[in-house]
Amino acid sequence: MTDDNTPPGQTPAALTCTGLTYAFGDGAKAVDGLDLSVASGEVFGLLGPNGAGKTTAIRCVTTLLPVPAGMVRVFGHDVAADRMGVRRLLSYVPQQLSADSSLTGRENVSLFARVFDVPRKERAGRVAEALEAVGLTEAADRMAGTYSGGMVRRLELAQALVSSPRLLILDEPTIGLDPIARTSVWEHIMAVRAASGMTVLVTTHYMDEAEQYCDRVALMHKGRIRALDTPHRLTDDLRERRGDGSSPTLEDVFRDVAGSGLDEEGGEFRDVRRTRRTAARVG
Ligand SMILES: Nc1ncnc2c1ncn2[C@@H]1O[C@H](COP(=O)(O)OP(=O)(O)OP(=O)(O)O)[C@@H](O)[C@H]1O
Repeated sequence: MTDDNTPPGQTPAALTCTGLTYAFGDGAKAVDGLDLSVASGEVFGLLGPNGAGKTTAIRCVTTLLPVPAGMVRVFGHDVAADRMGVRRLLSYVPQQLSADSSLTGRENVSLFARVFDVPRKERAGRVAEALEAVGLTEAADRMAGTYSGGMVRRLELAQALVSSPRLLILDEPTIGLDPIARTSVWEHIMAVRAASGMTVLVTTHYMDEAEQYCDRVALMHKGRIRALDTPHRLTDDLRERRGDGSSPTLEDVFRDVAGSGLDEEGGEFRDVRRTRRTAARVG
């Protein structure tokens, strides 16, 4: 039972944010009136430089932060009013989360199966399925400490998949990985999505990945969405506006909507340091 106005028989949007606003203490608004809707089954990219507000917005969606202003719904469930209902519907792979290096891959995923209350009788099967889905069956009984950066990321993906989420939220899933490992992570995400119809919300700095894998993207800068559409329409629209025969990329679109301050204002040192830490962890 959802608490929105979805007509009977229709699937509600996987996610809607209306006027979502969040500030840390008395500081500037990290998220400033965010409006977006992600359709069920979509792969939606939230793009932006360090400090744009992507992680803060995601933490509000996942109930890790409160929603002080605005409204957030996951499949029609209000995150402020029905936190447990929302948590049952989604899985979240944060940037900082780490698999336990002293456990095997299978033990790491089993741990999540227990945390997510996967019924005991189904547990071994669901763990094996999740490991299979990310291509870690052969390595499942090795210590996670022996895994490469890409394998660790895929293990974290398996941990998130074991609860069969309807909405999978990934914060920078490929940061710090080499191009081959990045492709492998994305191919597994897309295969699971094709098989299950799950919705994926992903943040990334990598515009090329967003262009290739996301159905739609929102370009976020200083807490606000500056543009939202399919990557194709965003680049087409800029090409038409420029009218000079050039073929703009998504990065060009970003520079166009965010203005010239993007390089100087794209994040504080703390943000850069955090990104580097994450990159070092999986690198
Ligand atoms: N715990 C915190 N306390 C105070 N300010 C914070 C905190 N976390 C984030 N911020 C600030 O909120 C703003 C948005 O940060 P956020 O981490 O949401 O951005 P982001 O787009 O996810 O960046 P990144 O790509 O580095 O993860 C930034 O100015 C950041 O410095």
